[in-house]
Amino acid sequence: MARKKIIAGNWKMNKTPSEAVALVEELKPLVANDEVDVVFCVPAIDIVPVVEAAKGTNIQVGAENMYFEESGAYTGEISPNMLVDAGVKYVVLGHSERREYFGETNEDVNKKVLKAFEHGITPIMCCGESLEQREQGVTMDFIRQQVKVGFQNVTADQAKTAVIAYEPIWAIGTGKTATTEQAQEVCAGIRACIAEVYDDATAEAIRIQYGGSVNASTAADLFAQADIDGGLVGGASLKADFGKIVNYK
Ligand SMILES: O=C[C@H](O)COP(=O)(O)O
Repeated sequence: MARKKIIAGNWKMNKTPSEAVALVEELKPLVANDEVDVVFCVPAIDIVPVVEAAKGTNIQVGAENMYFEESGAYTGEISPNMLVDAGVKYVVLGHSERREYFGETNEDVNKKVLKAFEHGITPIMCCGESLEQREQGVTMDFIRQQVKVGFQNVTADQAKTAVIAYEPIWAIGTGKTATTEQAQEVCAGIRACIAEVYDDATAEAIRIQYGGSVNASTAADLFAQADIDGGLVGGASLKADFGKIVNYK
């Protein structure tokens, strides 16, 4: 069965609640395409108003992070229950910015992935190499480790519903999109890793996105690749261009 493409915007630390609602209103008609899954991953404070503004549309709402405990003395963190209650369906986990600036390890990401599944939230688990790692020829070793540890104790049935976003760090926010060949090669490598850890059926079902300077002119070629099931879009998800990306065909 063909995998449904999933095109997600990651707003990062942009848009106040009122700006967020205005952006949803602007994008609503532009992203109305039921052939793909459309997800807006937004800052925690924007979740409630964005869920409200997106009611009755095809837009699904995601969070950009989540803590792995249920509740308690974790000042500043957001629990899985809070996200579920607010209407969140997806959560971006292990983004390279969280790994770099907030010290998230593969083990932390794994705890979050397991917790998201426990609460019925679909994780979009990010992985990707630095420029240095690419130049050293260790890209796939590094990513395989991120995927294997990130998915530890995740069942095959859970993994089938998950999303992995391949985001080469050197392509994020730099305007340097990976070539379609580079992106396809790594996404195929991730799928092979999933087949090794689980089985072919799981590898066939899991959705793998590409992220890193995706824009309206690169989306079609990237999303046409055999192992690329959509994109995780940063900068271009904050403007009307996102409509063109969603309607890439
Ligand atoms: O999560 C999204 C990525 O970090 C890509 O960001 P970008 O499209 O601005 O390069």
